[in-house]
Amino acid sequence: MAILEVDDLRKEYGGFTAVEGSSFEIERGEVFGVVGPNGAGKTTTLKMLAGLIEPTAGTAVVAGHTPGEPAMQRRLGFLPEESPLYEEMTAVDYLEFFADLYDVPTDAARERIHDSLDRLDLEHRDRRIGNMSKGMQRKVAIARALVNDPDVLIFDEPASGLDPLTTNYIIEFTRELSDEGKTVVFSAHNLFHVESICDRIVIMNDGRIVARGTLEEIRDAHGGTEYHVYATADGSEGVEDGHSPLEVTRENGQVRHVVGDMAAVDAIRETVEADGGRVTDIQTKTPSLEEIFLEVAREPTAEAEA
Ligand SMILES: Nc1ncnc2c1ncn2[C@@H]1O[C@H](COP(=O)(O)OP(=O)(O)OP(=O)(O)O)[C@@H](O)[C@H]1O
Repeated sequence: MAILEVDDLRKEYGGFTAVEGSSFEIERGEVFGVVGPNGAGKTTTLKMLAGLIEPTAGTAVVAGHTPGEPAMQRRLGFLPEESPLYEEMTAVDYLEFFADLYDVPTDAARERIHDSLDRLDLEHRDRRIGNMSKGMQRKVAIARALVNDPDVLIFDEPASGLDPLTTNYIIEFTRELSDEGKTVVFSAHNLFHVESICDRIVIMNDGRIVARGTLEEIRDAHGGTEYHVYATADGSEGVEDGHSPLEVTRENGQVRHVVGDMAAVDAIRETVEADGGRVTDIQTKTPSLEEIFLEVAREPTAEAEA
């Protein structure tokens, strides 16, 4: 059952439309990525889900509640893109203060806070937050999003601008939270991380969703997998109907046939062999999320146009 349902969500700032009719559902325990270039509407979408800003139109239901309702806030952990922290406090004092705001009993709060900080590998927890590095501060902000033991986590750019080691740590930790049954919605610029941990994604551009689904579904919808068949002879002549290569080029004395499915690979092999040639190599080419992203960000899909 979907734990988060978004229907035709829209946000206008004055006359400017930042998010235009977004609809999607997120299942319990999923890691759901919201991807898009600067200004696509990711933060606006996440803030509407977290109840921090009101939609102009449309609805969102998170864990059975409208965003902003106190009953939903208890089940939600939100990590803003830039989280102001109280610089004079130590990490532990700061997190205890937030746990208290959520009415978490003191002993449970202490245990949860130390558990989160252990798992995030945060050292020097008695140091003033203002004296911590950017990565340490981000870990404190993540621990803050967890003080109320929420079911749904909304993380806006959790690892943006951090060094690769800290980034990996945070991304791995995010995956672990989902393995424990928490639902995670997160936005990111680093598509490699989205690719490595998200179950499903939406790609946004100019306030609209331009692609959606699992990475495999998005690949299929945007070019899909291609096979490059290398052979000693050109097999495109006389190939069965419907199996003509998308492209034929010559490379280092070999003929490269680009085809879109395995049936076409077999058809090319047959014509090459019928001609006395042979297939020397077959390579599978799957576009990375980065390549798809660049394509859909340049050219809105039929979904967006519809
Ligand atoms: N309070 C606001 N008032 C007016 N326009 C806004 C406001 N907040 C955001 N916008 C505009 O709405 C659009 C979407 O912004 P948003 O922050 O949601 O994008 P984003 O995808 O999160 O971008 P980034 O990756 O740069 O954080 C942008 O053009 C932005 O300038």
